[in-house]
Amino acid sequence: MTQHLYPMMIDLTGRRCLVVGGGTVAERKVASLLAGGGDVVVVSPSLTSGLMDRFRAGEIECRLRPYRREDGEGCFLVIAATDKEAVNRQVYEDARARGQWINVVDRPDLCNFIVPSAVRRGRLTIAVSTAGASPSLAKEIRMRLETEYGPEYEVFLDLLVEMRKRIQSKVDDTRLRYRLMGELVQEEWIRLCREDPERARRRMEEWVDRNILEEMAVAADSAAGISG
Ligand SMILES: C[C@@]1(CC(=O)O)c2cc3[nH]c(cc4nc(cc5[nH]c(cc(n2)[C@H]1CCC(=O)O)[C@@](C)(CC(=O)O)[C@@H]5CCC(=O)O)C(CC(=O)O)=C4CCC(=O)O)c(CCC(=O)O)c3CC(=O)O
Ligand SMILES: NC(=O)C1=CN([C@@H]2O[C@H](COP(=O)(O)OP(=O)(O)OC[C@H]3O[C@@H](n4cnc5c(N)ncnc54)[C@H](O)[C@@H]3O)[C@@H](O)[C@H]2O)C=CC1
Repeated sequence: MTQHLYPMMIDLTGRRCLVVGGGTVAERKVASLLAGGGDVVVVSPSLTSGLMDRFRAGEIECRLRPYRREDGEGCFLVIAATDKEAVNRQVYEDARARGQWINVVDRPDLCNFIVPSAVRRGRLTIAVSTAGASPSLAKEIRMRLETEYGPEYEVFLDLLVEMRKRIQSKVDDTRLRYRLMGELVQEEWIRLCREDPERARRRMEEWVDRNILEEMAVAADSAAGISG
């Protein structure tokens, strides 16, 4: 695995994603594909109970048999997650021939993408990769980040989206818009989101409106100064 990997955030909505194998590793990959919005198809003669639950709940499509070449047709990406080297190799060859994104879970050298360890808090994703050097370290760092970045970040980001719309609709001046958006990113607000989300929304709205008014007053004063 090379060290110069390019981090991308991909929207898998409406994209067919094939996972070959139904073991614990496949189950983990399925979870992250679903979180990314993918339409997941699993091909495997056996499934973990977690995958079986997802199948019964209609979250994934399953073919309860060994892999066949045609399983990959029309897929955006393919993950080979069986415990059989020859099967994984065949899945790789087929995906390469179709020009698909391919991840072979026991062969980093056969992957054209790898899956990072990720903390997800609503719109916030913090992804960690060691370029395959130590998935255990990636996981360890992910768990440390999870304690530091709690559920309040989802609340905070949702509020920032609202405030950003509010500022964009009320302020024409780009510099003022950038300043307000930047100043909203404060530890104080994040703490308030953790303690009292509704209060955080009210106080943020007040803060934004007050700052816009103050800025307009300053602008009016200086305009009067120039003309007078
Ligand atoms: C290259 C990569 C390809 C890919 O799978 O995309 C890959 C490859 C391999 N992993 C192996 C082993 C383990 N993998 C994990 C866990 C995770 N592995 C994940 C990703 C990746 N694993 C990609 C690189 C990511 C990076 O950039 O670092 C994570 C982050 C994401 C996910 O899987 O969704 C997820 C943590 C999720 C989380 O909890 O946060 C654990 C720990 C555990 O299971 O608890 C172990 C055992 C301990 C150890 O080895 O560290 C072996 C094994 C073989 C062997 O020796 O037999 C190979 C093959 C090889 O290296 O040859
Ligand atoms: N990349 C990663 O994150 C990690 C990779 N690994 C490697 O991943 C591989 C899989 O590990 P586990 O999920 O723990 O194995 P597992 O033994 O739990 O699952 C293997 C699955 O492959 C299926 N399978 C076997 N032949 C098949 C075929 N012809 N077509 C379709 N499915 C078939 C089995 O039915 C089973 O569901 C192992 O080679 C392991 O070394 C292990 C840990 C982490």
